[in-house]
Amino acid sequence: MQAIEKLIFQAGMPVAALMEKVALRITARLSELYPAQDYPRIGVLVGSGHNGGDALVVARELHHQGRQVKIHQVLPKSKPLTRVHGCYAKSLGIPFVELDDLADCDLIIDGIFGFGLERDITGEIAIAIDTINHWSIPVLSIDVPSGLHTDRGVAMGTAIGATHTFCLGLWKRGLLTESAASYVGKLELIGFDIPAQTALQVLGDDHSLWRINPQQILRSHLPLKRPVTAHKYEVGHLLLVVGSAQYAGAALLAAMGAKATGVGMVSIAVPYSLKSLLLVQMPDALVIGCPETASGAIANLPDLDLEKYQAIVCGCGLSLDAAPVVEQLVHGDRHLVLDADGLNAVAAMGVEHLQSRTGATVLTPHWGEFCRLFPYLRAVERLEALQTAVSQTNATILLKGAKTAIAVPHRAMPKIYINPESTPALARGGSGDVLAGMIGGLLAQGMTASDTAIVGTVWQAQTAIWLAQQRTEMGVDPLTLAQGLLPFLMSKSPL
Ligand SMILES: NC(=O)C1=CN([C@@H]2O[C@H](COP(=O)(O)OP(=O)(O)OC[C@H]3O[C@@H](n4cnc5c(N)ncnc54)[C@H](O)[C@@H]3O)[C@@H](O)[C@H]2O)[C@H](O)CC1
Ligand SMILES: [K+]
Repeated sequence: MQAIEKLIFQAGMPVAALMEKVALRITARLSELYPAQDYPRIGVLVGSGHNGGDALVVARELHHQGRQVKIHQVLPKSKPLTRVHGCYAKSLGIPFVELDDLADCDLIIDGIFGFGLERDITGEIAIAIDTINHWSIPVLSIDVPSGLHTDRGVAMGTAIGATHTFCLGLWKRGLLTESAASYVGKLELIGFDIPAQTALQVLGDDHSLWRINPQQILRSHLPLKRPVTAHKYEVGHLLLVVGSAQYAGAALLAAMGAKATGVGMVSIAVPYSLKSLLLVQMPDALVIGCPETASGAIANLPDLDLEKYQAIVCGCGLSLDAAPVVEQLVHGDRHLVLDADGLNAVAAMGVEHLQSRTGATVLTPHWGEFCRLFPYLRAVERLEALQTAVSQTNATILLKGAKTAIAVPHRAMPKIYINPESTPALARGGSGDVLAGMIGGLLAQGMTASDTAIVGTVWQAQTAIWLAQQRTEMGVDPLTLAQGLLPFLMSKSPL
């Protein structure tokens, strides 16, 4: 952003004009979210840089709207532009007060630091931030919650816990990380017409971090269209290699996730003792009873012609005793989704075996499974670790979490897509089995590996959010989730 701003200023845009433009847009959006009649008293925290400058312009504009505005200057010295905005605010009679005088405000605007934060916050400022975090007043942070590292999304000493963060211009990587989730609150982008060629000049088209637009993804990918002449084998044939005596339900949940995608045929390879259970629950699936180990895991696949399957999902409920089966599939050429114990088996084999796969590979780990696969990346910042892992395996990796990140192979630098919206309702055993089945079903119907990971993630998250609204976050068990996937789509698409 600093490089982009420099080019904009060099091209003739006055710094003060850009600050004015940005701050007026912040004020307009703020007024929609926090209308004057409900939020008449505004407290504005002002730092010494241009983040503070933005905040002072917003303070002036809210004052002209007739709101009661009070300003707390957090740092004595200021950059010239920030200083003159401060003088003008004073000339308008806007009071400059101590921090505690903001405790009766209806809304706090955080303009202490933006991307200019250089070191850990200590002393007075840290105390001020911790004090505000203990108030129960909504906080709107300008650009970045003050104290959050712009790229890594970690608190530098301490950081504002924002209700809303208005990110300016382009998304800052740090706002989209897992660690930032508890600081940023609701995220919005406030654009200010950065010329595309300027962004391209600085970022190049290998701009690697994208924030998914869930509605756009659902609208453009679902429901899947089928050719009118379709017959069952033309709409994909998916093989699930799943389940064990210990985890029978996972096989069923994965199959239900697959079924919701409309895939033409689902074959389910399970230990022989689970065959009748699956047949009863999934009469439309081809259930293959496999020889099983003493512990009730799949010992080996009967001689299946793997060529007839467009995609294979391996791992849900598999247990580690089925590792030889995972090895067989990894060394095969089919498109492969690896989840749960399928991932743990690859961790034992060594991830280098994935690099030479000819079929597409989609890994769906949570952070613990990711660290078992890539132990040497455990201490690396997640998004960076994710990009490294994709470069080394050439796999699409869906890293599940509060903010699921999907990294896909891309010539210069793997691209990362962040799912911005989810719900804690998904944090329960079985959600991952349903997701793996969904991704396999989409993959078997010809969707690209990266699209299946993005569409599967968004579809599952949006369905869970929709169900949580009806049944609370406690009511979104995996079975309900799997059964809710299609009704959710029906609720979205006009009949
Ligand atoms: N393109 C955009 O995103 C736009 C951004 N604008 C706003 O400008 C800020 C960036 O401004 P800058 O002055 O570079 O940085 P800050 O406002 O974050 O100020 C940092 C300020 O604070 C001092 N400082 C840094 N760390 C510490 C610390 N730990 N303790 C004390 N003081 C510290 C540092 O010396 C600076 O003086 C951006 O976020 C936007 O809000 C433009 O106005 C519009 C376009
Ligand atoms: K800020």
